[in-house]
Amino acid sequence: MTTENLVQQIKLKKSMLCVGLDVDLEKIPQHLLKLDDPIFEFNKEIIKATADFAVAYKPNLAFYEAYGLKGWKSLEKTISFLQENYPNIFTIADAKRGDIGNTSRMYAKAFFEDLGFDSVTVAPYMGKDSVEPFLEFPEKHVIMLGLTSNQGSEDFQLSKIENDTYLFEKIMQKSKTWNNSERLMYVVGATKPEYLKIIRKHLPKSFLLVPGVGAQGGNLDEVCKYGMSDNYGLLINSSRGIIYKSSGTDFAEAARNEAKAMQQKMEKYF
Ligand SMILES: O=C(O)c1cc(=O)[nH]c(=O)n1[C@@H]1O[C@H](COP(=O)(O)O)[C@@H](O)[C@H]1O
Repeated sequence: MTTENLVQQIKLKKSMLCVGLDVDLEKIPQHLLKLDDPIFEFNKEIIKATADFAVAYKPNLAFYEAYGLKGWKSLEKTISFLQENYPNIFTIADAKRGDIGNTSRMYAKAFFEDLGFDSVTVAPYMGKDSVEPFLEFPEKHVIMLGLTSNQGSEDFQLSKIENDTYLFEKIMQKSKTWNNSERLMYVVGATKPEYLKIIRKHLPKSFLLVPGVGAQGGNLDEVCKYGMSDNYGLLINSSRGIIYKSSGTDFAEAARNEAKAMQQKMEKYF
């Protein structure tokens, strides 16, 4: 999907909501466990219930890989379901990959060619030649870890380096010089809205994937206030806060209500 298409969808739905499909068999309603593929059935119901209010879905690969081949099959079925029924929705493989060039290219083929995701999350630690192979695929996007939502982001990302800048700033600045960097997006945790102003100085137009509202306590209003750009520029993710709103038979309806409530909060900023 092109960035223009994504912006169009955001405008149309007045939403920057990304629903995280982090499916844990211990947390989903127990009646689903009797079915053939509980993960896919859960995702299907969640997607159908929330798609009016969401512009993106983000399955985190860990939650599928943990179940081996079966989990991978559920992921394949989920992405196919999205592509067939909601072709205008942006899809994110939250896989946090990145390796030497020829290995990165194979990761990119897996997520972009085989599974057909629109984007993949990538760790920037190995630098330019580990990220550029992902950017060789037309209309596909790389979402690079910038300033993450977890406490450990203080260990490296928030270390001060030359000229009193943070390491995460250097990564953002440097990455803008890479080939096809117009298709780079960045992860910025909702738990650190105070850094959004600095980030927008470096990246006035880039899309930011912002996880950390909901279960991690990030503030949606602050994210919108400091993070939005001229072309909206945000995908705000909530996983547990939406998909596990209820563990009963009303789980899909509860997820829909929560997605709607989040969209209504965002709508104020359009
Ligand atoms: O790349 C991510 O999506 C990510 C980066 C980050 O800094 N923090 C973060 O929470 N995430 C992911 O975003 C999702 C957040 O889930 P909830 O806390 O349940 O909303 C999980 O899939 C995390 O792995």
